Amino acid sequence: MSSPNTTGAGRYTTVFRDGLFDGQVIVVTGGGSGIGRCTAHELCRLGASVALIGRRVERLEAVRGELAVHGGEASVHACDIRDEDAVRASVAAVRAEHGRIDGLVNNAGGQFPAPLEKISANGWDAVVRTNLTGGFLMAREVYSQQLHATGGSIVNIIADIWGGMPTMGHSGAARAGMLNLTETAACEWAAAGVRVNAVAPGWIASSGFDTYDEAMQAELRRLKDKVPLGRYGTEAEVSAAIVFLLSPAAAFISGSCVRVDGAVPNNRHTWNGPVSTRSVPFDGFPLATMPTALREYGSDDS
Ligand SMILES: CCCCC/C=C/C(=O)SCCNC(=O)CCNC(=O)[C@H](O)C(C)(C)COP(=O)(O)OP(=O)(O)OC[C@H]1O[C@@H](n2cnc3c(N)ncnc32)[C@H](O)[C@@H]1OP(=O)(O)O
Ligand SMILES: NC(=O)C1=CN([C@@H]2O[C@H](COP(=O)(O)OP(=O)(O)OC[C@H]3O[C@@H](n4cnc5c(N)ncnc54)[C@H](OP(=O)(O)O)[C@@H]3O)[C@@H](O)[C@H]2O)C=CC1
Repeated sequence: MSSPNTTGAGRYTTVFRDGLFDGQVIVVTGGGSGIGRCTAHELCRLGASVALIGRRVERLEAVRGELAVHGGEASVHACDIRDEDAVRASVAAVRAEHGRIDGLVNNAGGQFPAPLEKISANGWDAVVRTNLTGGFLMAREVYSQQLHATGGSIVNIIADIWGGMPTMGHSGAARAGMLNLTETAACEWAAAGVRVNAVAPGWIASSGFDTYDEAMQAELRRLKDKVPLGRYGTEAEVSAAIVFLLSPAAAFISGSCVRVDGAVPNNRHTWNGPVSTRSVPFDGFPLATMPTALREYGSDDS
């Protein structure tokens, strides 16, 4: 990394050196908003062409327009990453349009807040397919159609899954699965010169926050004060971690996860979720039963 690179009025400000991704083609899922959009801007600023994938084509087109203002080249591919045929076709379209793929940012994702007992099987599937199956399909297709032959790098965006995630159990489970998938793919695909890593954002002030209702927004305001670094993260701070992992600076890093969370998992008592933390009435301390239990196992009364 060099000193902050701010040349060019209105262009993306990056700490990485000019031309770091010259000639490369990087696929960014969820590239029409938030962290994905920011990452697309930074990669284009560094010389890459990007392929933007998401469901809503108008958002992807808007980002393509922004990038073009500063000479960035992007293609747009409307695709629900849960749809296997659509993923296969989109990856093929990227190769047809750009001629190659060098990297994948598996960023598309999301969920709805709900306690476990209120999640239907269909709701569970919708979230798990969005945050685990879709990421798998994208990685498999990018690997099978391109990276197995040329090498490259994959970065999977997960979340702060180090602990329970009340009201986001479906997403937490899916993203924990994505971390393990990252570790497995890093082993299986290393021989092909493919590195696979994860980035785990904590609470990042992005367009993703806009999808939550007022109760959740209130909870987010409360949580901010409990982040050891004292604030939300920014989209750019997540993008920088993604770019680092894609870059040659991370040539010996695979199967790892970079947390971008202001140290929240080190302060885990902060997360209670927007649920009651009131103690359930309780009329005895379990130690009182221990001697009986120990006798049952034959350890103290022989
Ligand atoms: C580890 C936790 C991470 C913590 C921090 C994370 C922050 C962020 O992720 S910020 C980014 C947030 N952005 C989003 O979440 C936007 C993307 N979300 C979505 O697109 C959707 O919420 C979806 C993918 C989860 C569902 O999309 P879709 O397949 O279109 O869903 P359907 O409307 O078809 O419904 C399917 C199924 O799910 C049930 N459902 C949907 N919303 C809710 C809800 N609010 N509460 C309860 N259930 C819900 C819906 O009812 C359907 O089930 P059935 O009714 O049984 O058919
Ligand atoms: N912001 C935060 O605090 C955190 C975010 N994350 C994760 O980081 C990633 C980016 O989030 P952020 O930028 O904040 O939120 P956004 O909601 O802005 O971004 C999510 C993107 O994913 C796309 N997407 C969602 N579902 C699908 C799908 N089935 N197929 C294709 N594209 C899809 C959306 O586009 P479209 O709807 O048009 O398809 C959207 O562009 C997400 O995975 C998010 O869950 C994780 C932890 C914290």
